[in-house]
Amino acid sequence: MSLSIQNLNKRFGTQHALADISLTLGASEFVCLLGPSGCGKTTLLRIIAGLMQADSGTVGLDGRDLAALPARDRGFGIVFQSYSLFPHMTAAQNIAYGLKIRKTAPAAQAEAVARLLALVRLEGLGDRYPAQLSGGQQQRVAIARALAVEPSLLLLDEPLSALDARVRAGLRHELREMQQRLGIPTLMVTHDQEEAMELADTIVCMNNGRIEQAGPPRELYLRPRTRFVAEFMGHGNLLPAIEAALLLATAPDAADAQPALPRDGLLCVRPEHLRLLPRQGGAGRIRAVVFLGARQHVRLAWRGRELLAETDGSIAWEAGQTVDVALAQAEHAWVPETRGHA
Ligand SMILES: Nc1ncnc2c1ncn2[C@@H]1O[C@H](COP(=O)(O)OP(=O)(O)OP(=O)(O)O)[C@@H](O)[C@H]1O
Repeated sequence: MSLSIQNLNKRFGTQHALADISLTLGASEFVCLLGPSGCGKTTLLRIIAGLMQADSGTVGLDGRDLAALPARDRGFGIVFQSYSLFPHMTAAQNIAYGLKIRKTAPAAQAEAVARLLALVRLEGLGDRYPAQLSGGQQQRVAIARALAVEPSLLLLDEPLSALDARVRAGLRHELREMQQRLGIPTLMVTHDQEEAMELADTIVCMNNGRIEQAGPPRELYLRPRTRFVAEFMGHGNLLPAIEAALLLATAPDAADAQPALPRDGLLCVRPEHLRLLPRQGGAGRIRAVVFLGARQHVRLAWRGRELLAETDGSIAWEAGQTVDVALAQAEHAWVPETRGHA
């Protein structure tokens, strides 16, 4: 199965909700659409699902244009943020719903429901109504219901965001395991960068209706191509060329010829790539320390700029201490100064 989206555009009045979006999703791939509120993620998902029409562009499945195919005939499984279960049906009846519509034989329905209840770890709870289940359990039922029809594509719209942090982290992990085991190509909308990093093979980072960058999580984190991606994928210390040169001089391969610094552009240094060395009269002064156990976040003033460093928990840094600031690795990304598509 491969999904291919070509040059999709969608306007709401003067709002360009999707501007020339193209992307592909391959067999067994988990793709996360990541971006801030209003960037067009849900609009894109709804168009793929067939719940909304694009103004122009195509959505194709294995080379077949889906434009004329209504949502119910696309064979996709969809899970929304709100649990959207049928309240008057039990968990088992919710899961069996799509199979009943397809007139699957009752014995096969019962077999599928039992298998899916086990898959989402709800054995024994099939007779409960949604109101008798926790939020996390309801969302498991919604996932099982989406999987029951053996979809060719799973579409998830912020399925975990209504859950509390612990339930969310657990279900996130299970969702990834389940997706890998079943090998169902999956497209998930999220505005949570950590969630996208944990789940996705490919992150599609969106801003203002456009794709800023698409690639594996590591690539977007370490090689952001725009300032927007650098800032959205986690804290980035963004340094103009003159200050960057001072830090680059401390990089592990500084003795080798450094490539010429770009005249404009910002060096993106992730907090864990900064190394602090205690030294009286050093150029950095520690402003604040947040101890997180295995890690700690150290805010420091350095040459008139605030930097965030992340170190392991072994050294007890203290506010007021002066330090030298160095780079822990040689390679860092340069991004344009502009914020991307404003
Ligand atoms: N039916 C609609 N009518 C008018 N404008 C809409 C409609 N649906 C979405 N929009 C606008 O299109 C833009 C993209 O919306 P969309 O819901 O796709 O964003 P999103 O990235 O999913 O945001 P969120 O994370 O808040 O759900 C927003 O500016 C939104 O206000």
